[in-house]
This record gives sequence, C-alpha cells and structure tokens, in this order.
Amino acid sequence: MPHPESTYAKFMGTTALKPRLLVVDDQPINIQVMYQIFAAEYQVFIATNGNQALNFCRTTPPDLVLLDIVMPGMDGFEVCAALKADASTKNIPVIFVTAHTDAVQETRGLELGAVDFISKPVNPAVVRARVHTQITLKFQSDLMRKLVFLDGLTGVFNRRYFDQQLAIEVARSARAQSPLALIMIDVDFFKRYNDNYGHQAGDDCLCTVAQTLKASLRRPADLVARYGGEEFACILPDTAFTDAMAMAQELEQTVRKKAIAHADSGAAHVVTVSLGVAGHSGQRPIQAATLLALADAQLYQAKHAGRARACGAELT
Ligand SMILES: Nc1nc2c(ncn2[C@@H]2O[C@H](COP(=O)(O)OP(=O)(O)OP(=O)(O)O)[C@@H](O)[C@H]2O)c(=O)[nH]1
Repeated sequence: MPHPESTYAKFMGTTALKPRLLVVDDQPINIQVMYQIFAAEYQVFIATNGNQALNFCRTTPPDLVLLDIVMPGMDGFEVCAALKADASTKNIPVIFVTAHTDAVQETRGLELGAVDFISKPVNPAVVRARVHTQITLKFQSDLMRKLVFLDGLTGVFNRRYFDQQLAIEVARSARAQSPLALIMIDVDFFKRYNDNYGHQAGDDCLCTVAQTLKASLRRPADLVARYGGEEFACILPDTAFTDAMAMAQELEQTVRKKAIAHADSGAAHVVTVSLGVAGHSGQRPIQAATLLALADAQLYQAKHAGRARACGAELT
C-alpha cells in the first residue's frame, strides 16, 4: 500500500507534506491511542469538543476528521451536520469512531454525510487502512475539483473557482471579523500587444503574467484567478488593506521586472499591469459584489491615472 505522504504529493503536486488528521474526542485515552496510530504518517490535531472541532475545520481545514459521537455539549452527529452544511468544510471527509455502533446510528451518520464508521476499541491496522483509503479518495476528488476549476490557458484558477472562493472568504471574514482584501489586475494596452506581436504571443504573455502573479503570493490561503480575458483577480484572506496595497505594488513591480517587451505600450516599454485594491476590515458583514465593485472602481482609477500602478480603497 503506498505511503499516504507519497499519495498526497502525487495527487496534489506538492512537496511531501503529511496529510492533516483531526481527532475529535473528549477522552484523553482515546486521543492517545489515535495519536500513537497516526503520528508517524500524519499531522495529527486534537479537538476535545464540537465547537473546537468546527473552529479548527473552518480556519485550517484538515484532510480528514475522526469524530467521536458521544461528547459533552455538541455531539458528533451535530458536528458532522454543521461541517456538511458549511461550503468551506463540506468536502472534509468524516469518519465516526464510536463504542456504541448499531445500524440506526450508523445509518444516521452515513446519511449526515460521513464516509465510514469505525468501532471502538479500534484495531490499529484496520483504522489505518480505512483512513488511508479515505485520504486517497479525498486527494483524488481534490484533484478533480482542482482540474474543473483551472483556467485552460494560464493554469491558474478560473472564474468559477474565484466566485466560489470569494463567497466563502466573505462569509469567513464576517464570521471571524477578520480582514479580507481583493485585487483586480488588468494587463495594460493588451490589445496593442496582440496587434503588434500576434495572438499566440499574447497567449504566452498572459501565461507569464499569471504564473508571475501566482509565484508572488506567499500565503497558502492567497489565490490568483483569471477573471476573464486579460484580467486577473487575487483574494487575500486575513490581510489588512495596507498590506494588500503593499502586495499590489509588489505585484506591479514583479510583472514589470519580467521585462516582456511591449514596444507599443503607452505605459512603458515592457508589459505592465494596473491594479485595483479593495480592503475590508471585517467589522461588519458585506456582499462579495460590493468588494468586487470597489476593486473594479479602483482599477479604473489606476488606468485613468496613467496605468502601471495600484490604486486602492477600504470599505468603511
Ligand atoms: N492573446 C489573447 N488575447 C486576449 C485574450 N483574452 C482577451 N484578449 C485580448 O485582450 C485585449 C483587451 O483589450 P482592451 O479591453 O481594449 O484593453 P487594453 O488594450 O488592455 O487596454 P487597457 O486595459 O485600457 O490598458 C483584447 O484585444 C482581447 O482580444 C486571450 O486569451 N489571449
């Protein structure tokens, strides 16, 4: 059986990070048993009640949750239902681990969206094999989802993924009262570039710009998508407006430094981008459309102020 780390690396195209497992149980002895079974191959995280588990999943989603049913306060069924009801956590597989299995409980758990049921006391080899199977399936479906959401030309996320993620991040920002920033990016005088160098060169230019933007984002939660034509968009969760402005200026410089010749550009002799930044403190709920409209308006300002620059504003 292939090692979960190599499975992860293969499916996600990343360096060999260990898959992330969340164990939710209120009994220290059970936590200890699970830790011993999985610590060598997985990053094991612990939650001792339902609320902790939900917070963990919403802020730093694991690859799989091993969930006890009987816990004080919120029980495992309620936790599973809450995970499946939230767009940001619904794809995390849940395996119930419980001492009291019967057909009624098992059916209820599976109907709530759990992928498997394991009885306590657990057999280490069985639980390891079942978790490994589910992790493999999770990575395969992550990959499928990723392919559906990639832009065919540039390889960055497409508009569909962007819209979905923006809705998720706007909701997360409202819930956590955390800042959120959006950057709209448009290649300057791109029609002239196509006219001058041809459509194929135009395509190559878009790929270079997209990959340059992608490589410049440092945090795992940041994303860049092709918004349409020669326009890109970045979502920067948990990022204050001033930091987003600094990032936009850095993106402008990084694209400029690629030094892609653009003899006919009115802004420089190389390909440049204009950027519109919209910041939100997270102190009150907003609509994704409001943030988009502000970023768009700021992009318009940047174009009219001479292009090859970033303009920004923060929602108050
Ligand atoms: N090569 C190529 N060109 C594209 C693609 N998508 C959009 N374009 C071109 O991008 C150009 C965008 O032109 P405009 O919207 O007039 O903007 P611009 O010339 O960049 O001017 P400003 O945005 O005002 O700086 C159009 O000529 C489109 O045909 C693509 O996938 N490949």
